[in-house]
Amino acid sequence: MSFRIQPQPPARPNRCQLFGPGSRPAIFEKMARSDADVINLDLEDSVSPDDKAEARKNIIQAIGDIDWGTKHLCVRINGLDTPYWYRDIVDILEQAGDRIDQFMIPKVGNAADIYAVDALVTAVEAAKGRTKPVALEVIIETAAGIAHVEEIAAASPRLQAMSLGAADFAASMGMATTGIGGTQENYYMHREGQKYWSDPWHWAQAAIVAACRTHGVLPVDGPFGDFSDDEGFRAQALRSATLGMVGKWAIHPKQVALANEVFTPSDDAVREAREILEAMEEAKRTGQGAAVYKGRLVDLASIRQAEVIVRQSEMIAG
Ligand SMILES: CC(C)(COP(=O)(O)OP(=O)(O)OC[C@H]1O[C@@H](n2cnc3c(N)ncnc32)[C@H](O)[C@@H]1OP(=O)(O)O)[C@@H](O)C(=O)NCCC(=O)NCCSC(=O)C[C@H](O)C(=O)O
Ligand SMILES: [Mg+2]
Repeated sequence: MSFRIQPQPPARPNRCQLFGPGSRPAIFEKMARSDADVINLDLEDSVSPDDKAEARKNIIQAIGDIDWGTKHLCVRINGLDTPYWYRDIVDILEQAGDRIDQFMIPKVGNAADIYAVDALVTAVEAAKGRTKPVALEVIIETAAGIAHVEEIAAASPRLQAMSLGAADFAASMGMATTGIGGTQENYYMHREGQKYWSDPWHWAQAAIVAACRTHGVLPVDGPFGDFSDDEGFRAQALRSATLGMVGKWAIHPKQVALANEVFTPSDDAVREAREILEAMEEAKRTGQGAAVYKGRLVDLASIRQAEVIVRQSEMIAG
């Protein structure tokens, strides 16, 4: 093990990120009243080019006017390959109040992309005398993004979270699908007349989790497009949580409760984690480094595993 201690990510709940187009201000109040931990007001792909300027104005007004409670309030800016992104940042930081917490940068390809946004944000904050630094989150949704995922995770102390954007990721990778997350019909193993579906998003998610955990960033699963498929959403979210992700996007309000349920450790899981910690305390008292809990081995690594669950549950409880 490296002598460097693995950094902890920001200690705030990030179980669900609810998205809404900046060009649809009628839903902003509903987003604020939802149970999502994070709100993503979108200026990017859910807003058509003709509506970009109006959407920016809507968001600037809503940041100040709406009571967002304790939600982590984020604006997704346009990509760095567009003529919109710098104005998204400049206008919001010059004209909106301090309530904004974070900018989300889509389609990041390397650490220099974060550096560019960080430099602009830093300059405007200094010029306007803003005292609350705005955090950043990124979406890994291109081949370049996943190829450079670790340098991206390390790119800025402002970086708090990183998501997998399954739709753009599939497009950039040339994947033969129009599905956004979830099971893909043609991604299966075949044996003795049976199909066994596999998970084409798994390797990218695992790479994101490893990069995030190395650098103290929150790993998040992105959108699940078919919002009529609750079981599909739940299965995808459970796989992500099992891999180490802390939350998932909702592209429709009905997905918020599903995400919150999956990414909140259950009472049973927390009880078991506490029992493991107690079993190891007892083992320590008798000079043992390992013990048996419910017929299985627990040792010092089990303490670290159990602490993940207890810490997550305590952080969510506030
Ligand atoms: C998907 C939607 C367009 C659906 O909207 P709508 O047709 O209005 O849905 P419903 O009629 O079922 O709505 C029921 C009620 O909920 C309210 N509503 C709808 N959407 C939201 C929302 N996002 N937040 C809060 N409340 C919402 C409706 O007003 C109805 O209310 P009521 O009448 O009072 O009952 C729409 O949900 C939507 O626009 N979703 C977000 C789309 C979005 O932001 N997309 C961008 C993120 S995904 C992405 O970019 C891909 C990613 O980058 C990648 O590459 O993978
Ligand atoms: Mg995208």
